[in-house]
Amino acid sequence: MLNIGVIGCGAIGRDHIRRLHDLVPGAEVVACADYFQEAADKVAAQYGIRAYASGEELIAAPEVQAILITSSDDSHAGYVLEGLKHGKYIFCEKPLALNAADCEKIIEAELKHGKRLVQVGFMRRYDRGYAEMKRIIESGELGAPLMIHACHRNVSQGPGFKTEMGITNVAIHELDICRWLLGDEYKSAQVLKVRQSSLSNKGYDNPQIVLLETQNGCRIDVEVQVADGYGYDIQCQVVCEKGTINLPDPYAVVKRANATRSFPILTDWKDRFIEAYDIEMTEWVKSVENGKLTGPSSWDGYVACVAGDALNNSRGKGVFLPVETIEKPELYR
Ligand SMILES: NC(=O)C1=CN([C@@H]2O[C@H](COP(=O)(O)OP(=O)(O)OC[C@H]3O[C@@H](n4cnc5c(N)ncnc54)[C@H](O)[C@@H]3O)[C@@H](O)[C@H]2O)C=CC1
Ligand SMILES: O=C1[C@H](O)[C@H](O)[C@@H](O)[C@H](O)[C@H]1O
Repeated sequence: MLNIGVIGCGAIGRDHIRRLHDLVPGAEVVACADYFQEAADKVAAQYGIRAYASGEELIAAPEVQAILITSSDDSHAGYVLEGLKHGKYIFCEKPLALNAADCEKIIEAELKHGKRLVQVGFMRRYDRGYAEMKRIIESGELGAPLMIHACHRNVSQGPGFKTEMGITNVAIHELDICRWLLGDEYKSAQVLKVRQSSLSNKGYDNPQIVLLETQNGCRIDVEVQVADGYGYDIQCQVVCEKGTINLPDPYAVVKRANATRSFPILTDWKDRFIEAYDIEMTEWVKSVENGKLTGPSSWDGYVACVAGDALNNSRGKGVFLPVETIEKPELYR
């Protein structure tokens, strides 16, 4: 049984605790912590587990064998580094850090252990639709991939949302999944501002368009809508030499009534990718128990942040900026 401590008892923290408690074989949530003690106390009472006064105390606790970080983006790097200090397995929700420099510190600390301890929460790799898209691309039946057209639309954002989070928090999913689908690396990146939507709360750019070029010459465009007002709508089309592949919409019943055909569009990421989260957590626990992580690594978290830094640095410049990484350590090859 893998004893897990969870830092961050908010939306995804509670959802992961539920799936680890109810669904994932071999997992036991034994502890939680949250910046707001009452949030931790409430989860602790619900599951009969211990609430720690801080993430650091939870990480140091002898009964905690693995850490699940579901706190706010700006706290991830610190907790990952703390977990590495204790030599514990760590699942860190995306993003690994807010910038590439902090990711490099994590890579340096992980390399000292001589084995992978960190997995990053890029859960779209576990979505059956994306997985089938990757299988078709790798089969070669449609020839080489040439372009990706994607969009990532959210209904709304909470308070404190900033323009750069459109990249570091939202589009970071596409920054990971596109290089995974293509088996390619990024060469350059540019973010464009478009006509602003009246639906956005003032104070951040929305929508934005992410443009990427890969080392093999593929071109990627991602529409990032953080307040589309209509639904949580994730689209992805890969254009290949002999055809195209589209991410399927999630299962939905088609209603025919009043001379209209209609089906619902989900509004919450928890529902849209519920199966992917279940598979992701199940595979993570299994890989920890096997002593060999198989999911997205610190390197994947780092590359997404390098591309994210280039995108955020390109804003308002009207040029593509290079996406340049350090040499990939053997541990991640
Ligand atoms: N993989 C995915 O699809 C998703 C990933 N996420 C990521 O998960 C993380 C949490 O997101 P949500 O649950 O939506 O946020 P949330 O705001 O609902 O929950 C965050 C919780 O962490 C706590 N917290 C914040 N800073 C902390 C700190 N320094 N130490 C301990 N606790 C702290 C807050 O009090 C709150 O209870 C974010 O990093 C987000 O990017 C969120 C949604 C989906
Ligand atoms: O990771 C997530 C969710 O998966 C959504 O796709 C994002 O838009 C959200 O803001 C982020 O926290």
